[in-house]
Amino acid sequence: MCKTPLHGLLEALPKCEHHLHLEGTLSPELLFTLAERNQVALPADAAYASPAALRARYAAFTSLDDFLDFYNAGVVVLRTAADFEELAYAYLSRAARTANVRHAEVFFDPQAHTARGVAVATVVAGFHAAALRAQADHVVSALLVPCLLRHLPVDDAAACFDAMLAAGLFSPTGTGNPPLLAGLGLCSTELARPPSAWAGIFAAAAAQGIRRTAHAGEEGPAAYVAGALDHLGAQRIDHGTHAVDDSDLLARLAAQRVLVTACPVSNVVLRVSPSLKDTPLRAYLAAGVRFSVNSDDPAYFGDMYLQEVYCAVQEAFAFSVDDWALIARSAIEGSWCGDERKRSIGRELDKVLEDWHARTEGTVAAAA
Ligand code: HPA
Ligand SMILES: [Zn+2]
Repeated sequence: MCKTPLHGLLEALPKCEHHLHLEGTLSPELLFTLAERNQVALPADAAYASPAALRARYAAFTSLDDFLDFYNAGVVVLRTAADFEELAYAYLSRAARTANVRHAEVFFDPQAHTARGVAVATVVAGFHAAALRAQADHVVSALLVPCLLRHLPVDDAAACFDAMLAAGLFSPTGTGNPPLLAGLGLCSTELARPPSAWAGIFAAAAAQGIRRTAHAGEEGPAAYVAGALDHLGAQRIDHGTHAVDDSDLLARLAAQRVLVTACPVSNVVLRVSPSLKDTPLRAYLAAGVRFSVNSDDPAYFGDMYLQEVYCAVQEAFAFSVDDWALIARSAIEGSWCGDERKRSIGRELDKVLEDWHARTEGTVAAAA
């Protein structure tokens, strides 16, 4: 709970989260539980002495790659559809309950699983079961987006994409039974890996009508954000933090109505930005760049799930009600769910804003 005057509004806003890695919701406690259940040996490193020791190490990340070493070491405990279901349901129910998340588009790393003999269909099956339960229990919709991994060879990514395509796992709207993959993403280590290397795969995805997004400009320069637009046909940009260094690029993002899926807490934890105030959210608003606010890997970043991130952002920036209305509406419009679902969340947003204005005008009138 934050102490800002808009806390009630921030809680009530219907939210869409677009930048959340399923594997990034694996808590140290669940990691140890699954390691035991699945008979997976954890690294022989003092950091893995206990969940508390691991938590303490997570509080001291020095860079994206330092974090990714732990994140990639953690994924190996995930083996069965039930594991993925447990992870996805815990996230979706928590997001809906504590942050009023109404729609979530969840990333996962297929290559991190197939390399260990865990099929993409296993992840999809677990996620599907979780999404059905979360929809019934909490009225939250969910889609799944695979991210190709930049730390592995491009040929490996191409083979992974081809296999998902051949298995018929993609769907333009992410709908289907089980719900299919709603788009294609790109993540992992960034420096010295310009987006152009993955252009062929993303062109093949575009040719199939598959939506595209890419992590860009997190540690990499603004040119990598431009590269994601130029070479990958990215319709969204994940992070995009360094786009702020190029005003022409900001103007382009605004003109093309590209949604930036900002992760301000992640940027501070991974030392992309010195503090929340240094993240470019106000610069985006000034330049007309649309963005959503997201939690990225909350189990690794101090358990800052979406409500905590919204509150931290407000404590840093003191945005106005109109700013938040624009952020919430941009998040709805930039979502990849169907138009009917977007309209439904949009009506909820209208109602929340109407109620907020009625209540605050009443307060002002009573005080006058
Ligand atoms: O923030 C991130 N950046 C790049 N790769 C990732 N994989 C999980 N989280 C991230
Ligand atoms: Zn990310």
